[in-house]
Amino acid sequence: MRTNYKRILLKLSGESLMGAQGYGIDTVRLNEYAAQIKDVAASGVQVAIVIGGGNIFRGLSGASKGFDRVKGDQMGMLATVINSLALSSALEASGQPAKVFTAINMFPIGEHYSKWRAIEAMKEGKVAIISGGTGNPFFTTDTGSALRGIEVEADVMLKGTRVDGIYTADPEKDPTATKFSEITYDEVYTRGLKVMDLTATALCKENRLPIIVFDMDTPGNLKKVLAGESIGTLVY
Ligand SMILES: Nc1ncnc2c1ncn2[C@@H]1O[C@H](COP(=O)(O)OP(=O)(O)OP(=O)(O)O)[C@@H](O)[C@H]1O
Ligand SMILES: O=c1ccn([C@@H]2O[C@H](COP(=O)(O)O)[C@@H](O)[C@H]2O)c(=O)[nH]1
Repeated sequence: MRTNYKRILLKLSGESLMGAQGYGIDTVRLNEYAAQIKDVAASGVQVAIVIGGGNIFRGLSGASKGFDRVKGDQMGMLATVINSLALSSALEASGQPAKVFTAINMFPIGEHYSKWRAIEAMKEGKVAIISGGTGNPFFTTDTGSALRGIEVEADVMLKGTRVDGIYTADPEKDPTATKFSEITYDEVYTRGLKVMDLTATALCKENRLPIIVFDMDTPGNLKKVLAGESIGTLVY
């Protein structure tokens, strides 16, 4: 595969991991993601991954049910660690080495995250799965992805999700919404588009990290994005 990207930060949706089950981790979806990731890693692209936790717990929805928000967010961050362990297990089982890093020290579940150790792992041919979001409450894994993508000096942040790009409105709610093939960071903000949180978009803008939003649930799409096919939406 020919690609202009040497190192990528792939953000995976926790919610997509539950597949058709409605909760938790669907092993069919998990193994399908692992196969796509192994395929691009085998072509020499260095891969760092951040996974969401929406298939297990979100602090905001916990708070709406009476949980303390900070404890709820900590539960959400732990959910991302669970998803990361599951993905590393699927990757290793497929023959692709992977290493889990945690934003908060919880050795031996993972290695305490450091930029240099994550880069070292990728240079050794391992997929670096960076879990626990930013390690702080009141953030999301989109912001965690932007942060880690900038830290590990990725060429691009790929938001692999269940929609095939950014639309004029949420395509899951508005069937008349139309898709952008590209859009500026500022336009995402001024149009109030909710595909990812504004802190993440602002961080990417300030640090000139391009974002591509694409449908990760269709097998082969990760490879297509890396090959330069415009199947998603580029934010620049
Ligand atoms: N303008 C928009 N264009 C595209 N998608 C949008 C838009 N507004 C809202 N969305 C929604 O954003 C969602 C992004 O999904 P995704 O599951 O990646 O979010 P997430 O909150 O990061 O997930 P998780 O927390 O589970 O990782 C899509 O499911 C889509 O319905
Ligand atoms: O930096 C972070 C990242 C995440 N959280 C909490 O985890 C859940 C799950 O993450 P998603 O991005 O929603 O998938 C999130 O709702 C927060 O509660 C966090 O506190 N800090």
